[in-house]
Amino acid sequence: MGKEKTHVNVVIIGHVDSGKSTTTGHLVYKCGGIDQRRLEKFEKAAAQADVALLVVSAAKGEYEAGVSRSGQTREHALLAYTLGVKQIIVCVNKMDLSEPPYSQKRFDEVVRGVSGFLKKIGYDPTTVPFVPISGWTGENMITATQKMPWFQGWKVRRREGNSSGRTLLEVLDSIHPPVRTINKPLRLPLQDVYKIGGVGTVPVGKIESGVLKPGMTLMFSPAKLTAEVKSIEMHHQGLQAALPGHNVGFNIKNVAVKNLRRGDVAGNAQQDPPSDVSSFEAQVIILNHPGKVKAGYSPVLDCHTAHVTCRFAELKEKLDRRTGKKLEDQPQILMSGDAATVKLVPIKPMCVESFFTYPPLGRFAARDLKQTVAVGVIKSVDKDHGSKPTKAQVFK
Ligand SMILES: Nc1nc2c(ncn2[C@@H]2O[C@H](COP(=O)(O)OP(=O)(O)OP(=O)(O)O)[C@@H](O)[C@H]2O)c(=O)[nH]1
Repeated sequence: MGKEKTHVNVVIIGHVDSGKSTTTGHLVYKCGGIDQRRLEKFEKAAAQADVALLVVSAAKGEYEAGVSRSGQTREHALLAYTLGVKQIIVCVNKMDLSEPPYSQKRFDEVVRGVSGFLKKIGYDPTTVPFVPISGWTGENMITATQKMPWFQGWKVRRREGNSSGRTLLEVLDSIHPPVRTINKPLRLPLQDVYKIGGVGTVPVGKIESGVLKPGMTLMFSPAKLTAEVKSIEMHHQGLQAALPGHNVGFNIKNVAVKNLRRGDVAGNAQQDPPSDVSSFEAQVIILNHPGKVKAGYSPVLDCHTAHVTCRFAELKEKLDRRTGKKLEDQPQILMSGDAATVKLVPIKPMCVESFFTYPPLGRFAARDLKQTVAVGVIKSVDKDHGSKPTKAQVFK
């Protein structure tokens, strides 16, 4: 991550007050080069991260509260796993507040406990690095501390290669960027759209697959607009080609800012262009719903950068959460802990894809009552071919 041009998107998760902001702030401050946008908190980025950084407090009482049934540590880790974030790093924070300070015994206790529940969720704890740190004093963040001589680094073996490190920065640096799909058609969910004086309309976002080049004709969905790319920028430098993982801004011809918005997806108009969907089928896990979920239930779905209310139009099958085997046809209700195949209908135009074809556009979190009530993976989509795309109108 510290090295230029390696793009790994990190999401910070953990119980309230575990030290997420402090740790992130310290890294950004010390390294200067880390892009704050890529170190976002869970709420904003889950669906797009390559690696989750789980912050667990080692302070007396705080670790116990964080991993208790009502704590957020397990829930966040489960959410990250279900949403496809397969690499996880655990920082055992606030080691300065352990009793006694910088206690190896306390670190070992936290490692044992957290490994246990990560295993239950589905992670292989032998591939998860644990680093004892203090986000507050900076121990083991950037440079190895003298205060914990018992910690000589954490080595893990992964299929993609080994990684090791004594400090959090070293461990982050050794993370392997996911194999991104350059050869696939372009998919670029828009994060924002700006109007820049003297330049024009500039959408920004992260390329999830394919290549973006100046001169290319883009299709935007669900806006159903086509437009030509004039220029591309990343970190204030012009690019002749932008690749998966790149966060870019690009200037397009003849489209007014008001015609595009966050949640729209850009693709190559000539190669499997994106399209909005009239409905889609997904496997969901109900996480946190206090009551019963019935057909008609309509939470907001966060899928890539889109936030759209979607109706559970049909509860098709209830599934065994572990094996995926069918338990019941057309269940009447679903409750927390249940897994099911459901048909979802967005209440306004939305572009999503099956997880199989474009994974980052095929997983979502459903929110209601200010919390994540379900997570899901899209199995198939009904594309809306009803209306033809229009060429962008000229707005001055
Ligand atoms: N002593 C000590 N205090 C810490 C450390 N890390 C964080 N803190 C303190 O713990 C409190 C919470 O830290 P934050 O970084 O705000 O925690 P957070 O996880 O971002 O909190 P939320 O955004 O509320 O979830 C603050 O008062 C920090 O100063 C640490 O390593 N040692």
